Amino acid sequence: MKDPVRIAITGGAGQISYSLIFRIAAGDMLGPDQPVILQLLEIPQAMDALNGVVMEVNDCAFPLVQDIVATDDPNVAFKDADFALLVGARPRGPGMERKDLLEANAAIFSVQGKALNDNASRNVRVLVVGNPANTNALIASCNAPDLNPRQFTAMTRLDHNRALTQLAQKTGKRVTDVDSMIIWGNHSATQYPDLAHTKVAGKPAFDLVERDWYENDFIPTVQQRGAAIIKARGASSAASAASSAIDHMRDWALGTDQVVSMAIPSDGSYGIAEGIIYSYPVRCQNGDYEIVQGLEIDEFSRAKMKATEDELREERAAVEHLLG
Ligand SMILES: NC(=O)c1ccc[n+]([C@@H]2O[C@H](COP(=O)([O-])OP(=O)(O)OC[C@H]3O[C@@H](n4cnc5c(N)ncnc54)[C@H](O)[C@@H]3O)[C@@H](O)[C@H]2O)c1
Ligand SMILES: O=C(O)C[C@H](O)C(=O)O
Repeated sequence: MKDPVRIAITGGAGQISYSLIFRIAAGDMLGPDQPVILQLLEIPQAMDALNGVVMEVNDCAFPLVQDIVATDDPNVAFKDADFALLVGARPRGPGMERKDLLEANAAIFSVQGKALNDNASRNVRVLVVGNPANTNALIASCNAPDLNPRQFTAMTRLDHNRALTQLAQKTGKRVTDVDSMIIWGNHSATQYPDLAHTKVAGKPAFDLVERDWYENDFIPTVQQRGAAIIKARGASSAASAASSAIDHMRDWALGTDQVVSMAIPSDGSYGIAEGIIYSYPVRCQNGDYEIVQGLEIDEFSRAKMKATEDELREERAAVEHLLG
């Protein structure tokens, strides 16, 4: 049996965690031979609810779970953490944009960035799910100067997965037939789901779908999917968010042959401002990720990539006081 790894999850009593924790405990993230120690963080008012979740995890008798820590202290939750999934944050309601949460949620990520810096494993992999995820990841990273900024990522895998299914359904194929889907930029309504490099069963996506569908149906559907779910469910996506968080961490840690989308610190690739947490197409191998380079970018794509970059630059400017 392998040594256990420590997985910190914030917002442990929330909606997303109610799916996420159980799937991680079942081995969906790191495989059926990887024991885990779950380190769950909540605010003091939610500790009763978190203890209820812990009781349920115990009641599942998951073979891989070696220990569970439930705490309201980030220093305890992040102690020696190998993985940190930062989910705990306020969700938006109907009529709000995700960036409207910036003020309410930003302080959480400066505190947690410091706690990760002081306590986590030096190789910790951090995924920010709490919105606005890209800029929250930037805040956490800037407050963790002893960790490499590349260790801080934000989730656009849900957008990526949404786009896979939209295209597969439109073309009458399966999601596994779709190759090189790309989400550029922010996890927000300005994100750019790009089909210019995507293939379906070996054929360019643009040979299979009309331009009108791409521009006026596919792109807005993916951009607005979060809001559509809030309208339909009366609450933001939860099980699909948890599933995508698992995909993101699994591929980062264990690798994948697929091109996947991850929001990562920009190194200036494709002319994007350095430092902002921007979603790129990446390949994951050997526990690391690399941006897919050399893609041709036409004028339509360039304008969309710039619009979402501009929004991230504005978000960064709005939280400058928290960036250390
Ligand atoms: N990136 C994505 O694709 C994506 C997808 C879905 C949801 N989200 C975001 O994820 C976040 C969580 O969503 P949810 O539906 O689980 O919300 P929720 O309200 O059900 O749960 C959030 C939990 O976080 C806890 N929390 C708040 N502040 C905390 C702190 N400082 N430390 C630890 N825990 C804290 C709350 O007590 C609550 O239990 C929201 O911001 C939502 O918008 C992101
Ligand atoms: O849209 C939201 O606010 C929740 C989440 O970010 C989503 O994309 O479903």
